[in-house]
Amino acid sequence: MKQPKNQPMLQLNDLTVTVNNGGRDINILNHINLTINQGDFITILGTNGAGKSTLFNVISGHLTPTSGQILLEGQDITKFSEEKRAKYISRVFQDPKLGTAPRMTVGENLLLAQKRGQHRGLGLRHLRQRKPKLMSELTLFDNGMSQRFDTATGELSGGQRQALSLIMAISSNPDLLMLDEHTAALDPKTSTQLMTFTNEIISERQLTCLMITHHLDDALRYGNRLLVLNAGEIANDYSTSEKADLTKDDMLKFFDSAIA
Ligand SMILES: Nc1ncnc2c1ncn2[C@@H]1O[C@H](COP(=O)(O)OP(=O)(O)OP(=O)(O)O)[C@@H](O)[C@H]1O
Repeated sequence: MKQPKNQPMLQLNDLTVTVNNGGRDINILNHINLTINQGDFITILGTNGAGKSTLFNVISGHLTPTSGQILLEGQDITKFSEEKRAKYISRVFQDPKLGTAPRMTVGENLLLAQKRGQHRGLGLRHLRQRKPKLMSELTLFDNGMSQRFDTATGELSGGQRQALSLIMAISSNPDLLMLDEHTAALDPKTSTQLMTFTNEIISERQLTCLMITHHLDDALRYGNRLLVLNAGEIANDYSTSEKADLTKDDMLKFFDSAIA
């Protein structure tokens, strides 16, 4: 069950990731403390190497933290495997190839996403039974994908594939959606369309979302909070009102002085 709005959805307590680089230990995430509330849509900015992907890897379970604790709806998930967390946490990557299985059709990919964490019901019969529901999901974003239900996803355009990845990520109604520069590999028009759709669906379904982006405009325009990472630490956590007062110039000044 989801937390009521504004209640903690995800808590990171003193989270550190240490790596050994040339005989020297470095904290690539350095004692991160963060509370993400139900319904938060948080955009994340940071220089290359600031630790954004590492943060996502630790939350998703792809990487084990050296120390610290991760709580999802109050439950300690620090030791949960990536597979176990996938029931609650969805992620969309920058590379359109990473979100879908290329030899499987659009319909099969979507069915698989909806059955995440379950072992049965992936056969053709289920696909036929679920087709109307799956089609209704596909038409949420009308970029021609609904006409390609039986097409292998490897034959789709990058934009279609990325839209499918997003629809798959939200179709299991995740507690947390993580978008890792999910529009960065697309042309400007397709990228804008997908970002507009992303914002609409997050607000309509009141999803809790973290979105890494290098687009200052998107980071400022979307979401109710803005996190700025620098050298493995949260340099700033801007609230809705603080974010409203920020300008692109403020952010550019920050990037000029950032260390990472
Ligand atoms: N497994 C690892 N071993 C050693 N160093 C690592 C490892 N993973 C990441 N790093 C280093 O940690 C730092 C943070 O990397 P990370 O990929 O999280 O940054 P990022 O903010 O996502 O950058 P970008 O914007 O370029 O994607 C970088 O300096 C990177 O080289």
